[in-house]
Amino acid sequence: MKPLVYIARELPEEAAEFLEQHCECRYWQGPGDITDAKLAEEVGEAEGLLVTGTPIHEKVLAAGPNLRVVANLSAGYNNLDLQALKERRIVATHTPYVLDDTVADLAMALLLASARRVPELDRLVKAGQWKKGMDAELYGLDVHHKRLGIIGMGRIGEVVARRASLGFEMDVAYYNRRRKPEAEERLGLTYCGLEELLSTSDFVLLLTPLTPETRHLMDEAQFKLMKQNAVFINVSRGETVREEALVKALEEKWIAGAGLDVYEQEPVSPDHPLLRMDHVVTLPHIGSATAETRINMAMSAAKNLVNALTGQSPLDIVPELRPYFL
Ligand SMILES: NC(=O)c1ccc[n+]([C@@H]2O[C@H](COP(=O)([O-])OP(=O)(O)OC[C@H]3O[C@@H](n4cnc5c(N)ncnc54)[C@H](O)[C@@H]3O)[C@@H](O)[C@H]2O)c1
Ligand SMILES: O=C(O)[C@H](O)CO
Repeated sequence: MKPLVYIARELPEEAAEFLEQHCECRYWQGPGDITDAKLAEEVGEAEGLLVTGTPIHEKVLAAGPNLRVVANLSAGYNNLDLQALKERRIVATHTPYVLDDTVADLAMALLLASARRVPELDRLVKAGQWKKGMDAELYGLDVHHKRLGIIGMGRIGEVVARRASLGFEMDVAYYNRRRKPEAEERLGLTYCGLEELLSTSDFVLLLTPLTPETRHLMDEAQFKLMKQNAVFINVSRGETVREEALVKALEEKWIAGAGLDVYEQEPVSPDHPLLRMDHVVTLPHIGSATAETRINMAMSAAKNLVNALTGQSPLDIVPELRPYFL
């Protein structure tokens, strides 16, 4: 008999077909995105769950007595209560590696768009406001040969560093939980403390996971350390930044601009002050959202789910749970 799995989101055809071959699949039918409360009602006898970002905590796990695996279709997994999973001996997986290049491209896109004011000037042209001879107040900032400071030099951080260093000849500094001498050598990176990184970088890119240590890592004190002509880019999770502090830093011109893919509340409220600022580029959490990469992520999550249910070791167990399942 095939194991029963509950799929809490839409999947590309390839991944759905693969799962149907190995599992009996039940799907969330909507409306809208599933909530943790709805998931608790739906899980029933399922042995496996496939989710993106839905909070998975004790109440959801307790509602599914047969659960053996939660496959998270994303690289970040801050939606998972790891302690509750560990206590119930339920393995959890994520989808690293397959999205690194795509997210790194998006980080560079945000950096370039913010520095060269691409969306703002696009709006100006479309509004028929292009005058001959460009006002100096609309000039942007150079990217090439500037200093990029990356906070969180992991898989994606390294791919961004390669683009910035080899492509744009930027001077790349980084701050990380641990130093990476091999990457320093290969990519010409400079390691520095957080304060030094913030006070010397022209662009600051945040790429850590969201954890209790990184929650509000960027607060008033950190924005005050940044250079006045520096730009802040966040591609990690919204809650790594105290948004109120970012708004203040932008309004009071402690920093020159920002490029954001993620927010404390998603979707961000239409009346959020950040959305009224011309010097802020806002994207709707699309770091990995290309057609190709979303298929690869879905296949990765589906394979992890099937492996776990058929007694093979899933490839991408979240690091904190590996010691208990490998
Ligand atoms: N915007 C998007 O669509 C998108 C897409 C993919 C990933 N992400 C986010 O990016 C994060 C990073 O992804 P990754 O695959 O590079 O992860 P990773 O685990 O390879 O890298 C994270 C790095 O951050 C470092 N780090 C962790 N805590 C730290 C701390 N307190 N101080 C300094 N450094 C710390 C780690 O040592 C590691 O090197 C994900 O967890 C996710 O939240 C967002
Ligand atoms: O972590 C990720 O993979 C992205 O943010 C998509 O959720």
